[in-house]
Amino acid sequence: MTPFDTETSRRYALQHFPDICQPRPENSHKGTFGTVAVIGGSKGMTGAALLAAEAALYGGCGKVMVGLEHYPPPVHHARLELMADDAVSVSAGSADVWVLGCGLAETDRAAALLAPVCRRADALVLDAGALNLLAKQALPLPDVGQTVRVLTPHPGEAARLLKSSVDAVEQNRVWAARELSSRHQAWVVLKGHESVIASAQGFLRINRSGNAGLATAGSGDVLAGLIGSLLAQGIAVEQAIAASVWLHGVAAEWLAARQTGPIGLLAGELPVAIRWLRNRLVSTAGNAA
Ligand SMILES: NC(=O)C1=CN([C@@H]2O[C@H](COP(=O)(O)OP(=O)(O)OC[C@H]3O[C@@H](n4cnc5c(N)ncnc54)[C@H](OP(=O)(O)O)[C@@H]3O)[C@@H](O)[C@H]2O)[C@@H](O)CC1
Ligand SMILES: Nc1ncnc2c1ncn2[C@@H]1O[C@H](COP(=O)(O)OP(=O)(O)O)[C@@H](O)[C@H]1O
Repeated sequence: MTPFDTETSRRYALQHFPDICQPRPENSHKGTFGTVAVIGGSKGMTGAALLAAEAALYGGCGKVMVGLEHYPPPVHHARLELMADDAVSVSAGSADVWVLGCGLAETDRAAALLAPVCRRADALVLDAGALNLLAKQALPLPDVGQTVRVLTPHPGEAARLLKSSVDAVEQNRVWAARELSSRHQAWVVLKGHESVIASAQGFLRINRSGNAGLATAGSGDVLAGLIGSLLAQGIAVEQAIAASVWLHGVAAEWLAARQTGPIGLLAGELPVAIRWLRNRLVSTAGNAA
């Protein structure tokens, strides 16, 4: 397990993700940092969409809307700052980045809900149920026109998309990520230990941060929301995606260093750690190397 070290993290972030280390302009307002809309949360899985939305908020975007297929959720366990409504209403609105699929059952109704959003969105992050609909060819993606399209499959979802097996994906993770990015003309984060990030234009990075504390329900939802958040803030696409994966992993290391993991780490604890890390990076970015 990689131990958390503030100085190593600071140097790494400054080298690879300078945009996330920039202080905010004093005259900024919530519109400066973009709006994320999350659509997901079918019956029994509302927590997934709420986790993604909460991660987007703690990740620093200006406004977060969350549309739940099962609305209202059985227990109101989310942040009051979130603008929560039913999925149909939220999907009719507008947002800078759409995070689709967290906790969404792959039904015809869900496909009908997401298809118009996919057609008109400038920036999309597809996770979980949205990826499974894509695998079933129930979710058409436009050939061109989208500024950013990110797919965040775990090995099971990647296997469905590739019509392959989890073993085959795990045996050649770089190939799987590249193949998916080329087929769908998308950025791909193939999740799991040492997530692989690939783009259709040839970008490739293997992320080394994180620990087995992340092997817990909902941590992937947090990642999807965080990617949406950094994209909405206007951070360069390559940095927004790779930095999200890295920060997500470093947050798990930071929590483990405080004996809040890896055992029993909760996905819902990651957003606060991510917020601390990002503010720490910003406040120490100018320090002499
Ligand atoms: N609080 C909530 O509301 C939560 C709701 N959630 C929502 O639940 C929905 C279903 O999502 P899901 O991922 O649980 O099921 P599914 O897509 O069938 O994947 C299982 C298959 O993938 C494989 N596999 C996965 N990871 C792997 C790895 N690293 N390495 C290797 N294999 C791996 C796995 O392999 P196995 O474990 O069998 O070895 C199995 O074959 C989804 O909408 C999600 O958002 C969750 O986010 C939790 C919190
Ligand atoms: N052993 C591990 N080491 C590092 N990262 C891990 C490990 N296990 C899981 N993760 C990360 O945790 C997240 C799990 O996502 P996912 O499988 O989609 O879970 P969920 O659907 O419950 O949200 C991914 O970002 C993955 O890379």
